[in-house]
Amino acid sequence: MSRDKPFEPVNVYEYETLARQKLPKMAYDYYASGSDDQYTLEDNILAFRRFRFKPRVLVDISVQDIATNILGIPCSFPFVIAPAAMQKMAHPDGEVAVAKAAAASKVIMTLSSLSTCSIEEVARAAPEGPKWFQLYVYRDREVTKKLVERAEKAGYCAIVVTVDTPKLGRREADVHNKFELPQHLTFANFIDSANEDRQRTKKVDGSGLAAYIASLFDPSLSWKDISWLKTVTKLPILLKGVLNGKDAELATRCGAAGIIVSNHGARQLDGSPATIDCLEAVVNGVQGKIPVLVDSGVRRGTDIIKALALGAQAVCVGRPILWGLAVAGEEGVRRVIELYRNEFELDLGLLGCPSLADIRRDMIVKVDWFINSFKASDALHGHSRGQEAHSRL
Ligand SMILES: Cc1cc2nc3c(=O)[nH]c(=O)nc-3n(C[C@H](O)[C@H](O)[C@H](O)COP(=O)(O)O)c2cc1C
Ligand SMILES: CC(C)CC(=O)C(=O)O
Repeated sequence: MSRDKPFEPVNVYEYETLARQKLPKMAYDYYASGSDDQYTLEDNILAFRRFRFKPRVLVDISVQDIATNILGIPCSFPFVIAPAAMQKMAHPDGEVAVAKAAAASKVIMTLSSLSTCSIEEVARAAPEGPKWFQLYVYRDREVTKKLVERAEKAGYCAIVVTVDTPKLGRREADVHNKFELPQHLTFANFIDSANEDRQRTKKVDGSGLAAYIASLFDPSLSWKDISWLKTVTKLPILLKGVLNGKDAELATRCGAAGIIVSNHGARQLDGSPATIDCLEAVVNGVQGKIPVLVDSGVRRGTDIIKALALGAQAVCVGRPILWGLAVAGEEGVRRVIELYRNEFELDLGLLGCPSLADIRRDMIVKVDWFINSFKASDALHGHSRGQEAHSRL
């Protein structure tokens, strides 16, 4: 490799490869892992590849419009940054860098309850950027209520309640590594908390995060709590982690403003379906009443198109943002978003769609056979084609 010209990744798998080289093992493993045997982790990638396109030709695509509007927020394309905890493990600027990159790219950033920069710090760093706040419901409802009130006051535009984590899925690497938040970091939203236990994980024999969640998150969370949340805030409430058409109906009835179809990046129930495979059932369940977004395994512009063809209004992306952050901070996150944007625009043009409104269900087809020459498991573990190319340089 030429010494004066750093390797420039051309896809998000290559960002993962570089991030893995930079990050301490405990941090990389935490970010990358799925739960148990990681079947769903692999399927999240493979399921997108089972959908193929039926492009139209001789369509004038010389002018393309990929901008959209999500719950009243203008966005440069249908892309949202998913909440991910503890981003200072990837880069010292953590969530502040991600928020600045999101604002510069005109996409929504979702801040995790378990961020390492506080709600207010992130809001101050990127006041003009649209932000959502992801809520984990603590057993102590006063703590929960205070988080929501702080987010509303700081200008976040929506609350994203995660509904698939009554307990933490078992990520075996975290158990082996005895995962804990590095000593110099804290869960920044709880820095003034009366209970110091909320501020960090404890050293335990196993995953410190699983222990934290078991003691503090509320496993009794149910539909009535969503009604309670609606009394606490005027902000729209999205439910993140819905996979089932019946739950989509219930969400609509209980006043949710939107749904994020998610299997939590395959970190909760292993054996959950890939989200692209249950998206249509959820879209049918809401009967057009509220927007549906989808995450888990979105790695290419083509994946975004497939999600939109199946009825999603936008996609959310988790790990690739962390890889960009680890590789080059705010700039790295901007470059990752730009990769998605450029791929999306190019692929949309190649499909024969000048705008989002031209994407139709009959432009994709699902194949039930699938010869996978490029193993997703390799990509997931940082052995992508990109890495091969990189190691040859
Ligand atoms: C390291 C990491 C931390 C996460 N932290 C949160 C979190 O705090 N709250 C939450 O609702 N989801 C969390 N998620 C799930 C993501 O929001 C999202 O659903 C998932 O990452 C999407 O899949 P992808 O990584 O394949 O894009 C986390 C995911 C990862 C990988
Ligand atoms: C603190 C955790 C619950 C964050 C999370 O959602 C995850 O690690 O998947």
